[in-house]
Amino acid sequence: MSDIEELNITVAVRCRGRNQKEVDARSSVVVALPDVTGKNEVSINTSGETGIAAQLSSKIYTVDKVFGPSADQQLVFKSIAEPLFRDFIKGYNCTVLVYGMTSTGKTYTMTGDERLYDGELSEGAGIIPRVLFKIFDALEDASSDDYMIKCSFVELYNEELKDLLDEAHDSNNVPKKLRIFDSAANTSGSNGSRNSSRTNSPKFTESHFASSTASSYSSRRKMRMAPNAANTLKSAKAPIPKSSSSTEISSAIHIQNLQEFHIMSAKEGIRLLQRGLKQRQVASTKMNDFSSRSHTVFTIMLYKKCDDENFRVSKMNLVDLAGSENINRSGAQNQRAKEAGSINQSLLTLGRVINSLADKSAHIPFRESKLTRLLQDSLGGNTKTALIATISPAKINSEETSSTLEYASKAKNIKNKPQIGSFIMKDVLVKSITAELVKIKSDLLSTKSKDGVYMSQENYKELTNELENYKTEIQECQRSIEKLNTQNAMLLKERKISNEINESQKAKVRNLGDNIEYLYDKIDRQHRNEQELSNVVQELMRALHAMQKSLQVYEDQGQRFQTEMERVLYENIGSFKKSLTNEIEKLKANVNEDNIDVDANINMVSKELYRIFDSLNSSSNEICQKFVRDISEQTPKHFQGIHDQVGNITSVVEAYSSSLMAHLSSVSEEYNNLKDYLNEQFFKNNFQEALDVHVERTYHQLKVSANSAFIQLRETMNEHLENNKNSMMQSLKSAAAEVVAKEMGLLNPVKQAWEKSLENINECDKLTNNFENNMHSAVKEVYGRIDQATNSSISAMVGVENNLSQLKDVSASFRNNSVIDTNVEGIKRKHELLKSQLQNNANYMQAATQKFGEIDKSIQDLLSTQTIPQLNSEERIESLLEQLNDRPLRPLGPSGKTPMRITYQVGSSSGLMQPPVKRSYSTSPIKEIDGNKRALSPPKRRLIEDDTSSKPREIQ
Ligand SMILES: Nc1ncnc2c1ncn2[C@@H]1O[C@H](COP(=O)(O)OP(=O)(O)OP(=O)(O)O)[C@@H](O)[C@H]1O
Repeated sequence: MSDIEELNITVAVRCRGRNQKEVDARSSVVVALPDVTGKNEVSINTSGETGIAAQLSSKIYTVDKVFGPSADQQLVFKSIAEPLFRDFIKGYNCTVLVYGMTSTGKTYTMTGDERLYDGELSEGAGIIPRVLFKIFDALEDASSDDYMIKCSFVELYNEELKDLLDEAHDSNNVPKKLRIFDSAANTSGSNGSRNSSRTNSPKFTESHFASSTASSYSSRRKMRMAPNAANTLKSAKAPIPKSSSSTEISSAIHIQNLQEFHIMSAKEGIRLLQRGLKQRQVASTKMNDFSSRSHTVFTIMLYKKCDDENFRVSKMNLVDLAGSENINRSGAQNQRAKEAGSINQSLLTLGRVINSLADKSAHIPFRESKLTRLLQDSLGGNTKTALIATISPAKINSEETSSTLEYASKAKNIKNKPQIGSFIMKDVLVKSITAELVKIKSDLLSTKSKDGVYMSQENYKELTNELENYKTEIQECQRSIEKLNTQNAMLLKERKISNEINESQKAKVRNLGDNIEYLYDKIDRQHRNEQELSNVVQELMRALHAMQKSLQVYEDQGQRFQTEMERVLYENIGSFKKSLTNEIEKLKANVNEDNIDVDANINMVSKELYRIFDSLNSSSNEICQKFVRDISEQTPKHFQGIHDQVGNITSVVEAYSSSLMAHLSSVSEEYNNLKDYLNEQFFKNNFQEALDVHVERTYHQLKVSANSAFIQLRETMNEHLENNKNSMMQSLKSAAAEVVAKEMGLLNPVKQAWEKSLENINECDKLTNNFENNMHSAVKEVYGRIDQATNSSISAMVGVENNLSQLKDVSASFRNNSVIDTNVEGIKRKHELLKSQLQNNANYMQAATQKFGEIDKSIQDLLSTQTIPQLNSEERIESLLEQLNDRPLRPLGPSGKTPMRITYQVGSSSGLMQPPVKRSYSTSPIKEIDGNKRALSPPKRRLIEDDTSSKPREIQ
């Protein structure tokens, strides 16, 4: 449907010349427009100004066409009606409307001079006679079998429809009442919205006609059935050429009992038009201003063959509206005026419809008047429409003229979606015509043969039977209505109860929603707890780092202590070595002296040794005690801090764990409650039970009322009620199933989300358990490490204490060292030995001196007795020395090979101390020269280390 082109309504303005009344009133011309046609603008000056000022204050309206006083009927027809007429021949539904205040030329434009002059139309002929002639001209070449034309003429006055072609008006019979029905397509959406039926295809399918044809002609009484039934038959009834009970004004509207007349020529059409106008004239003479307050619609229906089987149906509605001044009058009229027909509801509504369509409102009030219902398809529908606004040029009508022009320019904005009309099958058309012909012939024969009888007995009987049938049907209908009313009341009650159930279910769903909100809240709280827990874990990690740092500090302190111990030991040992060396040097020096106090020296050395060891001992003691004191002071603090932190963390973890468990258990409980409810109660028992109860109650009530009302038809009614029960059960069940399906459809995503959240909670629970286990093991590990660190610290302290005791032992061993004493004693003995050797040497030297005297003496003797080269005393001494030097030197000491060796041992094998180092010092051998004992070379001191792992160091 979206590809259907939208087309604006064609709007034209036609202005007549001033009439006699206006001339007599000397009312000036206030409308400016071309005399014949031309510019599409109309301006009106209502200010009373003249000249240029008048032009400036004029209001201009732009339309599609403007016709001035000199525009003749032919021009208007050609410009406005003929284009639509061509579309009508093609198959489009078309409408031409004339609108304007009274006496402005609406009827003149639409009908004009309808009389025939020598079978021809006059110049003054309006649109309707011209269309009637034009249509047969257009179909001139076509075979008479290929088309059929029918006409209807309806008048709307005071919201009452009247068939102007009904012969009953002439014979003083009561004419059939015309009624408007919406077509089936429009019934469902006939709320006045322009979207309701505009896009419905007007095409009738073969099957549609095939199904309705048989029933439509089998019995005429069916035409008087209920509106809906009549509507379903409308398309089949449309082709009835004469005395048809119904027709269509638009594809969505159906007028029951409106007669359509088949015409074979333009003259027949003109005769029908004249008959209708005559009928209108009668009414007009009875009532003042009648013609200006009534609307007429002359409809031409064209059935044109489009193939062997089908005829295309198109319509042309030619509408002459009531005087537009009635719109303004209407608002001020009272009830009496309304009763008199002064208020033109239809015209009033037409104005509102035009406004609503122009403003593109959502609601178009088509249904508020019969006129707008009839024109529904012509305004904003599938019809091609043209509006001719007729105006007066005179100043005395300027207000009405302005109003008409306003409406015309508004109507210009209305868009239609024109569509080709519907089809009808040829067989249907032929059958309907044949049936009607048979009936007409029968009536004609009866009329000719019997005076006063206007129809055959057969037809009369048929009509009498029909009348009886109608009566029975009416009674049945009344009973049906009563029954339907009762059922309706029951259903309303049911609906009320269902609504209550629905409300309670909604409340339950709301409750569930609240529960879900509550659980989401809990989950949020749990998330917050997890966040706190993660903060606690970070705290714990920081505490562990601090503890590791503390352990590192202990290790560093231990390392420093060891280094300090080593330093002290080596420093003390170095100073000891130094002093010992000095003492040895002194000793050596003293050895060369005669009166040497060895005991004193030895004692001094011994004392010095004791002092050194004492100081070493005390400093070691001090350092150890300080270290132990530090450790003893710091360790409990550190461990207390760590213990406190771990305790805090443990309590936080336990609190979190218990709160988490409480949350999870409450969540779990809520979930179980919800699950139980969903599984056992939600939409399970209560709804079905309630439905059953209602159905049973309804059934019971229906049964009781049926029994009392229709005792004679009990069996039938029971069967009917059983059927109703089943169908009602079925429908209620399906409704309930649909409700349940919809509810479940709504609930399922929520349930899935809920289950998903439960899974997440379970996952979270699992993670929390894992985390708790990990925490426990981590804390356990931390405790283990603390214990380990404590143990290692304790063992380190024990080691330190051991070392201290060992140091004490070493000190004591130094004090009680028999080796030293032995050595001292050995030194003493050696000193004694040396002393004696020195004595001996002295003696020997003395003896040698004596011998020197003897030798000197013998030399002098020799010199005195022998001639030998003269030598001075010095040379002699040199020679003697050479002699002496030729003798082997005697080693020092009693054994002649005793290098002096001092051995001492330091350190212990404890973990913190270095492995024991054995150090040996040796002295060089001493040579005797010229009787003096002196070292041949400066004494060399070497450190001989047994320790292969450490670098040898020379100690000065
Ligand atoms: N364009 C015109 N040229 C010549 N005469 C005209 C023209 N328009 C209207 N008239 C004449 O004016 C008179 C009133 O016209 P008409 O009856 O058509 O008005 P109306 O709008 O239909 O009035 P009402 O609403 O009362 O029916 C008629 O005598 C008609 O001949």
